[in-house]
Amino acid sequence: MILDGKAVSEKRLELLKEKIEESGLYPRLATVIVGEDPASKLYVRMKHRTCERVGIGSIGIELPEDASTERVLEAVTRLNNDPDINGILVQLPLPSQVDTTRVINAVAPGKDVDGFHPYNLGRLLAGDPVFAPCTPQGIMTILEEYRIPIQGQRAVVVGRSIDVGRPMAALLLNADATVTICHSKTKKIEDEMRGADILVSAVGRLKFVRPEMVKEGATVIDVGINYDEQGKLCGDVDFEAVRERAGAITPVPGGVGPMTIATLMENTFKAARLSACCNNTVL
Ligand SMILES: Nc1nc(=O)c2c([nH]1)NC[C@@H]1CN(c3ccc(C(=O)N[C@@H](CCC(=O)O)C(=O)O)cc3)C=[N+]21
Repeated sequence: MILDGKAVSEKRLELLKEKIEESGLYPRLATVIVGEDPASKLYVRMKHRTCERVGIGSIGIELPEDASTERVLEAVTRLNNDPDINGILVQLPLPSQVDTTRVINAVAPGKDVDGFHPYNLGRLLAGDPVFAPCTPQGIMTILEEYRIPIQGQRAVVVGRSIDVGRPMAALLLNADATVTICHSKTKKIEDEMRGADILVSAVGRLKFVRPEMVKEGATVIDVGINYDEQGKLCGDVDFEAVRERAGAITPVPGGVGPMTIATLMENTFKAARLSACCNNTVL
């Protein structure tokens, strides 16, 4: 079975659009992009377009490639203090001269719709999340939509980044999976992967997941963003070979990517509701 992230994201966005209408709120998202990376610009454009579709206002702050950490912090602080902005997304990666950790830590936790601030990562690890990172939260949504069992299942996450691997493991643990995190130093990684009922690959290597690493009937989630020799967008999974063994599998494109953006919209609506109802006192 192919897990159709595009279709699930469309369904969730329609639902969200109705909820926003009913709420009478007008949530607003601000994006911050530093430099001219074409992929980053494409993603940010997709986010703005989706905002418009569901009734979320959005503004884009664009800073030059050579912007200093202080300059980025200044932009974030201005957005933190702007009562008309509910959500702030600083597009990653930032250029190397910018201190990414300082920038992430500067975003007000109540506006941190990416869920990368240590406060929100801490809440997630404590099993009481407010904003969970969009990509892993979107993966949880697609697993739920297709009624993939999680409780008591063996989940293996390959990759330990702040935006995907670590929060993915925390979300699966919160849903009562038995979770293993693998990474570049893991011994016998293939044996670990073969034990997975749910295998999440966030590695960034073309054809990293081969059929012999996948248990028959497993659910395979492909978070990779890679380009093949012809410049075609591909995930981490050798899709055609692995789909035969897998019970369920996400394609690239049309899998995890659209779910990331749908979840960003849901997080932004949540941020607007939190600021409207209780002045962020839950934080
Ligand atoms: N602060 C921050 N938050 C992010 O959420 C964030 C980020 N920085 N930096 C980059 C990554 C990447 N990312 C994607 C979102 C959607 C698709 C997506 O919708 N992809 C389409 C294909 C798009 C295409 O044609 O390239 C798909 O998979 O079907 C992909 C990647 C969000 N990211």
